Amino acid sequence: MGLTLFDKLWQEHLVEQQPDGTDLIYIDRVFLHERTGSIALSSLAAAGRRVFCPQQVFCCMDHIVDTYPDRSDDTTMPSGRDFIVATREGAQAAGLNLFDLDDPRQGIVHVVSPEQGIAQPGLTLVCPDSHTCTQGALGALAWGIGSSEAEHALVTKTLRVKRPRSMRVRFTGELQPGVTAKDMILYLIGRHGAAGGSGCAVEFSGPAVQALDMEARMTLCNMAVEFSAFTGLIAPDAATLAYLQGRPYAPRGEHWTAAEAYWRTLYSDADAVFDAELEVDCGNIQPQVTWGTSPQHVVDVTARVPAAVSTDVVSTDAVSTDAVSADDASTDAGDAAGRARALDYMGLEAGAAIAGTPIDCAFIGSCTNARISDLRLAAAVLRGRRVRPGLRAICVPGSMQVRAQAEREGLDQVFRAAGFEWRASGCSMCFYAGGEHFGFQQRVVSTTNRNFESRQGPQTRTHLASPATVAASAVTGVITDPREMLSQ
Ligand SMILES: CC(C)[C@H](C(=O)O)[C@@H](O)C(=O)O
Ligand code: SF4
Repeated sequence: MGLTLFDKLWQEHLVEQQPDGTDLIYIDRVFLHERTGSIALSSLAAAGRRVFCPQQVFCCMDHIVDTYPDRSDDTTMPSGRDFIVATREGAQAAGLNLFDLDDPRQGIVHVVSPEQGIAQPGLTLVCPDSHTCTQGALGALAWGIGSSEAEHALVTKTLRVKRPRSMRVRFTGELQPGVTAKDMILYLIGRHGAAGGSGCAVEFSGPAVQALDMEARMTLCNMAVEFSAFTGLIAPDAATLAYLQGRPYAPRGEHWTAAEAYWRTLYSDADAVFDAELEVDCGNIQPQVTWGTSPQHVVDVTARVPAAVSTDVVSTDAVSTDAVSADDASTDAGDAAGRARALDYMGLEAGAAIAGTPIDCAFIGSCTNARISDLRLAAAVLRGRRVRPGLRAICVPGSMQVRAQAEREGLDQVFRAAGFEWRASGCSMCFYAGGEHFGFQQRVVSTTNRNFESRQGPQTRTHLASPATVAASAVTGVITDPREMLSQ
């Protein structure tokens, strides 16, 4: 029987099977950020333990950093300085790679890693952060861990892990103009539930995935964790190789040739069997926008807010449902009580059109949608237009490299002229706990990945959408289908 891509990656890194049923997996690279990494580093230092292979450990400053461009205060959070200082000092003492606040490579960990060529096909890569799955877009086995697991990985270069099940999601057909990878993943979660990929390593494949550029693939994999997956991954192909070649940490010369030969073996064999398979026809996907407080609370931007009692979670196109069931999804945020509470929290009426809902703020940022292609897409909508007066609009590039590239292309001028704040890089308004936030109950259309209660500030009402939808909504001041503005 053939092997899946996931089987190949797992097998390659399996050190031994443990008596308790877990597997000991070799870890190639560890990423840390100041919010959780500082805790791991301080705890290791207190226990007198050493990082085993410092050159394979990379530290970012992103979660609680000041994103006002002058960076006058390092952090916007009163207790933030301690995290930053602990990470800086811990990284320097252990000889780790550090992308500090004044480094031109600084940015959000899951943006920086692929950008620098650190995430590569065939590697295992972990970080105490749930969106590490983003990096599976390059064909790496990358997943989020806790900070005590991070300590274990730092000291031993291994981790004990329960082997996840495997799932394949095939995206067929073609995306319509104005529909993006963000819409693909929101649509998938809307149809199969926020628990739809529970416990699975989910391989995204099919012609519509192959047609995505690398940054769009990262957006798709980023939200695998919102699908409750162990991780998301995409088989490396010519686009992956072209993206990686020449990046600072990518192999060179004969090392590249050897790596490429291995990378070309990383795909699911034709006769590989998955524990579960889903198929999605991209021709059906419209721009998506969430209406509630779970990523599965999502509708077409042209649709109405659903009634609390109905459920739009289905599992009908699952070929095999060993690992998935509609019940899994409908027991959590999909249930009637959850939906009613979400409607109430969001201040929305069932049956009302979602388009036309007035918003207070627009946010373009995060590891989901703040790479250069996302900024270009938003700028294509904003060029020659202005943000609706009174609305607060913010653009926070995913890294300082993205910011610099955008400035070379004059995109910052487009954002500024439209009335957007143009920031330095960090997690910023993706994450209330980072110190910056929107106001009480403000309604935000956002390119981020989580719309939980109070995610972006006190009782904020977050609507997740693509950069095009966020930009179009910023212009009109109401939730807006971006397609008309994109075609003009
Ligand atoms: C702070 C960190 C642990 C957290 C995560 O793991 O995802 C954050 O990045 C988030 O997006 O909520
Ligand atoms: S941008 Fe948001 S989702 Fe991504 S790592 Fe930062 S806080 Fe988490």
